[in-house]
Amino acid sequence: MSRFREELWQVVAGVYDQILVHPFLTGLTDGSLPREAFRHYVVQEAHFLPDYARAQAAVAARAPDAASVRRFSAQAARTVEVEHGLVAELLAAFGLDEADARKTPAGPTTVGYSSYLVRSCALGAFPEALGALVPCYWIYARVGERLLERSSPDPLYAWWIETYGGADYQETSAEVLDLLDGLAISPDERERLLERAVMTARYEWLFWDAAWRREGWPCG
Ligand SMILES: Cc1ncc(C[n+]2csc(CCO)c2C)c(N)n1
Repeated sequence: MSRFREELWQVVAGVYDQILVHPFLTGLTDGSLPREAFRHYVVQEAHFLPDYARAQAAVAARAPDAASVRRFSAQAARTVEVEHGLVAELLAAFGLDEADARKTPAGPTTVGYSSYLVRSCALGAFPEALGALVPCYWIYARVGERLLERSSPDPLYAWWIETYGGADYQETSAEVLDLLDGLAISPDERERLLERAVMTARYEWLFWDAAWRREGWPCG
């Protein structure tokens, strides 16, 4: 029998294919992505990742066994480190720090995506919460792996690609996939999990697209 991760990939594969051909992603590898689009992305990441850590902590709180509580708590802590490490360094490449990033409000897509994740993880049952989180890890891991084949002539973009294509991040993603494969769930829970996974994949596409469009609030 195939592992659950394969079943999950079947429902997100279509969106993943759309992500790979998005001009933000093709622009990273050929170096044509305008720096302002990347800067927009990094500033939104500075808003997004603290909420992502909250979502992970909420999953840890509703995890069914001690090993999963430990894993998600550790990953929540790790996300905060990524926020203070990778994102801070990317911001610095634009002469910005976290306080500067906070002066730009989180955009509609960032607010929508992070609110959806926190809600799914804080209010949903464990399988549903996992369904919302898994594609965040896995899509980035697969995007990183794929983009690494070509890397980028732009050193900043090449560094970003190496971070997500590199062994450390691949391992983080693999941990969560192992957990997914070990899950004992009912058909109803499975369906809800897969629904969440598709929604997350859509938001992943949208997050890159928002940076590409330099999305902001059209009012106020
Ligand atoms: C919009 C968006 N989606 C996913 C990631 C990938 N990511 C970076 S850290 C982390 C958690 C690991 O503990 C995850 C999933 C991202 N950076 N930005």
